[in-house]
Amino acid sequence: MSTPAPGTVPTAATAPPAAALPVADPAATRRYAWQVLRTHRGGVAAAAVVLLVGAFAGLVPVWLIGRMVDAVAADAAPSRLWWSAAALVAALVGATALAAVARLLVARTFEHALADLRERTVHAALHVPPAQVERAGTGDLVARVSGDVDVLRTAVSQVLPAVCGAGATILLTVGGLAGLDWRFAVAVLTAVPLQVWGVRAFGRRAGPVFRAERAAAADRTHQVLEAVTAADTIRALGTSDAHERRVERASLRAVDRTVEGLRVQLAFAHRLHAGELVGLGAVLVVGYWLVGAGAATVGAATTAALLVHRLFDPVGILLSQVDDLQRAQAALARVVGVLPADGPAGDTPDAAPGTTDARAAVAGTTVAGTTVAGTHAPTTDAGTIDVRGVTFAYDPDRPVLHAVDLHVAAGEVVALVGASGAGKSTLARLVTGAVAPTAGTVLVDGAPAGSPRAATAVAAVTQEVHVFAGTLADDLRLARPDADDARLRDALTLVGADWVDDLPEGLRTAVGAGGLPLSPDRAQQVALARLALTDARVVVLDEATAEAGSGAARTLDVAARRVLAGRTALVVVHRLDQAARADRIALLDAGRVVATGTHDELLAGCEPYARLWSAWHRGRAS
Ligand SMILES: Nc1ncnc2c1ncn2[C@@H]1O[C@H](COP(=O)(O)OP(=O)(O)OP(=O)(O)O)[C@@H](O)[C@H]1O
Repeated sequence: MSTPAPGTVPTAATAPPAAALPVADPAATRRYAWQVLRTHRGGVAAAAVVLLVGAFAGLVPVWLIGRMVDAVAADAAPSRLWWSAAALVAALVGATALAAVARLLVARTFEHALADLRERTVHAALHVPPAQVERAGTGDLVARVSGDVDVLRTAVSQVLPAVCGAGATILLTVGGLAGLDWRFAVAVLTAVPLQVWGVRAFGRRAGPVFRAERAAAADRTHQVLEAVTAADTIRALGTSDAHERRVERASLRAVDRTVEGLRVQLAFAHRLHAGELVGLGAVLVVGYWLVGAGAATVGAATTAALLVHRLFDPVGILLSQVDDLQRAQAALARVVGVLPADGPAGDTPDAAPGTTDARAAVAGTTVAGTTVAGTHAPTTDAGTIDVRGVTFAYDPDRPVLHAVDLHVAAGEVVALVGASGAGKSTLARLVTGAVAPTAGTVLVDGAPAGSPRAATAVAAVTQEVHVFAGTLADDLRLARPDADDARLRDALTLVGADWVDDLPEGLRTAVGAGGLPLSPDRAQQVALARLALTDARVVVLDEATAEAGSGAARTLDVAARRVLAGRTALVVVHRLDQAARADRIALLDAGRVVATGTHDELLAGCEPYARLWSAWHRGRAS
């Protein structure tokens, strides 16, 4: 079987345009599979024993048929035939029962391993650094958690039991042939070169082809997800046609890869059938010759022919499932690629998923393109935000932030203002660790943004507020699982969400998908209430714009001020009256911080801010 060289997938021709999430190299994938076998060795051993006994029982009827043929040829007493027939039925029933038990044992053993893998994959998926998911596209992650794990489930429940059973049957059948006469075994082995050739040719091509197929499917999922989740924006921008074309191109790429996979499978099947033809022909010729020479009975030759015929099915199963095993291997490599590096039995929830580089790139401090380990901060940095010389580019050729320096002292509220596209949200995302700087350093609470310590210190409300499906209480408890109802109500009161009393079942009302829909303003209040429940010392607010002067805007302003009390905050300001109330304002222009100061200072001494302020006032008045 071919094994992929590290770093060869996805190829430029087949990969999604984004930088895909890591794929484990063959050695790491094998190590993981080996650890699974060791963890479940009891079940594996029991299944192997039952499989072998079952395969042996399956040989008995064929041997008995040969004896019955000889008995008929020798005009033996009918009672001998009856006894043989009874033994034949008993062996058939026993073999069938044992095969079923073995299948059950294999499936059960590996279903446990799979359940473990699924849990760990979901856990790892939730811990993949956002910056990495951003680069790879959500579709890749979704495809690994769902599609790839499903491929493995099929492999475990169907392919593995079939392959193990077939392997045991082949071994014992060839042994049985040799037991009849070694020349039968040699004859059947003439099929092997053709089949080995088929398997090798398949192995060479199948790995890359199936990995390309999975990568193309991931890209298609990504494009479809993006089109569906951003449907409103796409409609608003009038770019539906362009998006449809992207989805279509991704679908066509996926279809091409699937067809290529089918071609590889068909070529493989042809070579297998050629092997069967040669093997059976050789055994029949040898049988004819041995019987003629008096070296074997007609019964033995019959048994040999039946054994060879019986061999076709398991060989077919074994070889035809090679592609499923290849597919499963490719899926396992993709799943193991996002798992923490401690193997199946370990439990290190915060370990870095995939390559350690992946997390290091986010957790570490990037200096002139070099990633170095983050260091512990002196305690004086507690609750501060420190942005030093940060440059950031979504697209390598087009930086959107240039050498940004900004320090936010503990307990200070700094408002980010600037024209649309100036880079405010991007700077906020760097502080939350959702994206990593291209150059420079972002420290939160003294630790690199995105590192576990910074992630504990910071909490954010972004423009895309999500209401999780479940009761309102469940949603709020995501921020503080041990909070009692009274504490949840306090948080809601703090953000002015008195509407909770009007809900049909109060805190127990189901909200989110499938539940009561919450208006954007209410959803934002819930997000602020979640924030109030956390112990985050540093808060990043990049809320969606509510119309200035509206009741909703006032309520949300008051809620935000209350939640921010006593915390350090970086607030992306969409209404300039919010900025006026901040301790300090940082004015961004085309990715650069061009001025910082209080509202009054900037109004008096910063021309661009004064212009922005009066433009905003004119806009409100009109
Ligand atoms: N995910 C992304 N991928 C590529 N480019 C992006 C992405 N997000 C933002 N940009 C680009 O980066 C630049 C800065 O965007 P950003 O959203 O940070 O600005 P902003 O000041 O917050 O704007 P607004 O007030 O309109 O939200 C813009 O040119 C924007 O088009």
